[in-house]
Amino acid sequence: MNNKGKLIIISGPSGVGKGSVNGELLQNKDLKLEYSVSMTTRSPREGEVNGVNYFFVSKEEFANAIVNNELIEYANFVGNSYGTPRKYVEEKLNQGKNVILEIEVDGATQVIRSEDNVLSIFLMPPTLNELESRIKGRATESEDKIKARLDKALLEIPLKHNYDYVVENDSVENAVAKITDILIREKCANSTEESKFKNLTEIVQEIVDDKYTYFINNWEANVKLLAHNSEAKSEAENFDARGQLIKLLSSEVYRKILSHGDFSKINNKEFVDFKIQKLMFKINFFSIKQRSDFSGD
Ligand SMILES: Nc1nc2c(ncn2[C@@H]2O[C@H](COP(=O)(O)OP(=O)(O)O)[C@@H](O)[C@H]2O)c(=O)[nH]1
Ligand SMILES: Nc1ncnc2c1ncn2[C@@H]1O[C@H](COP(=O)(O)OP(=O)(O)O)[C@@H](O)[C@H]1O
Repeated sequence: MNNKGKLIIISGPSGVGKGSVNGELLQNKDLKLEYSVSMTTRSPREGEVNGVNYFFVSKEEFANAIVNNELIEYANFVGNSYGTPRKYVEEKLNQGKNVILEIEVDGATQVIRSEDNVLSIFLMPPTLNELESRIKGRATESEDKIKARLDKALLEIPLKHNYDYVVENDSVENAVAKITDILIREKCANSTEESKFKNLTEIVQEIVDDKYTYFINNWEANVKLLAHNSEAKSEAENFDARGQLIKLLSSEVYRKILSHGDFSKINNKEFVDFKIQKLMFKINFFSIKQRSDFSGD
């Protein structure tokens, strides 16, 4: 069995809290995480150490690394180049470690396209004002650089839908709890703990069986009625509306709480019931296939 580790991409606008959240995640040994130190032409910030936060290099050294195929991916971000050195990442993956790539959206797109064992997470701020106060509060960039980075954030945030998961960093503790659960759910961790997603699915099943049997029967009847050819007819015959509803609702409730809210509510039946009531209005019960904004895993 391939015990190769996963590439865990963590992206998000400058100042959202990538470094803070990753710093906490790396403390949890069950997650088997290693941090990929990037190469950059950006100058070190106060307190940043070469070889720890980044490999700080000249433009020429960076260009050589590209020519020598030393980088898995690279991109330009607000006037500086950033890239992921290949050697260390491949070494750690082969040791079964999961490697965090804290990289921006262009580089992430390259990795998602070129690598097969990738899990991508986009970190979101609660609001743009909060993002601005965090980046200003960090006090590491000049006024003009802060403005350029906030402008860039508006171009990055719409690309969050290209990621497997979107997680709000309202508090580092809540964001870490969410990402830890994702890693457990995606079977990346050594943890004996079960993902809270499993318990959520059981709660959703109880609610569906308690409240939505009539809906399920009508959904199955509609799909059969509207089946217009032999392929659709056979699909309709095999359609398990109850199973599909549980799957869709569990996945949507999980995604919603990752993108906003206190993660500890995920196993609170009253909270889940409230979320499901709103989601039920989105189900297209004339078709098996749902609209793209209703993902389902
Ligand atoms: N493509 C790519 N982006 C990177 C890499 N290393 C860091 N970045 C991203 O470059 C952007 C700027 O990083 P940095 O200057 O440290 O600013 P910060 O986001 O405010 O910490 C961030 O989105 C980082 O995630 C890398 O190796 N490749
Ligand atoms: N959830 C949070 N709430 C408030 N401040 C935060 C939060 N997460 C990070 N910060 C602060 O915001 C600033 C940017 O965090 P940082 O981890 O450097 O972001 P990034 O690596 O995404 O640029 C830092 O001063 C950090 O202490």
